[in-house]
Amino acid sequence: MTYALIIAFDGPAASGKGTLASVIAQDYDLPMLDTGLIYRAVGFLRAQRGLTLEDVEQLVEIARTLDTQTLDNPELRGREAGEWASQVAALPEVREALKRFQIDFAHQPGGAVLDGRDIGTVIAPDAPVKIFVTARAEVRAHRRWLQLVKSNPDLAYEDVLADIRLRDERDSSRSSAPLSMADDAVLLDTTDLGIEAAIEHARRIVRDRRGSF
Ligand SMILES: Nc1ncnc2c1ncn2[C@@H]1O[C@H](COP(=O)(O)OP(=O)(O)O)[C@@H](O)[C@H]1O
Ligand SMILES: Nc1ccn([C@@H]2O[C@H](COP(=O)(O)OP(=O)(O)O)[C@@H](O)[C@H]2O)c(=O)n1
Repeated sequence: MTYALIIAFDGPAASGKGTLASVIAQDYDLPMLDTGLIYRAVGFLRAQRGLTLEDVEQLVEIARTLDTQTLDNPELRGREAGEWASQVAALPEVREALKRFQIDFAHQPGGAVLDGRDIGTVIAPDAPVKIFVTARAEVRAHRRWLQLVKSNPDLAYEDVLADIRLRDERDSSRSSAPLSMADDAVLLDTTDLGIEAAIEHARRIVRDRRGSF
């Protein structure tokens, strides 16, 4: 049987998981899926269509028929889309409708790299490499503020910190697939690590974990 290298990155907002996942995907020439974008797309369409979180049937339909070709829409990376994503992501029916696509992506022949909140716990509990990326909320908020302020010069750091705290709380306390570290994941705290140092740590973790299978 061919050995499939599935690498799971999970962690809270702006911890650096997407940055690390894309470097590792390049290193190993693996396809990568940013699963946050899928939830962002569903949240974005909910807002655009004027639906509420009670319109579960329509939200499930949006999730079921999501066109993944639309995930490169830059609006999905905005501040509101992150909040809308976290709201729809708390609905078990929406999560269920998005599950099969993510499981199939993770388990394609040859392997894949995915980043999100529940990759190591729900989507690919069998992944041989799991990294839980985190950092102090203030540090994450500063990183996210630096990103967002480019297109929104009036944005206050305090507002981004409040967003991040709200999202951390909602993502960690929801009943369905809450943000949590898998028992067999390796913790990578990037609070005091620059991007290059974080990449070096992630590369070492992948090498070590891969070697033990
Ligand atoms: N270790 C780090 N030190 C400083 N900035 C970082 C670090 N890791 C990522 N960043 C920056 O922080 C922002 C959020 O990173 P990203 O990888 O998108 O986080 P996530 O996918 O966890 O939301 C990006 O602008 C990225 O360049
Ligand atoms: N696998 C995933 C990925 C994202 N999400 C939700 O989607 C939101 C946006 O995810 P994201 O990864 O794009 O967010 P950032 O970490 O980039 O800020 C999160 O706050 C979660 O509520 C999830 O529930 N499960």
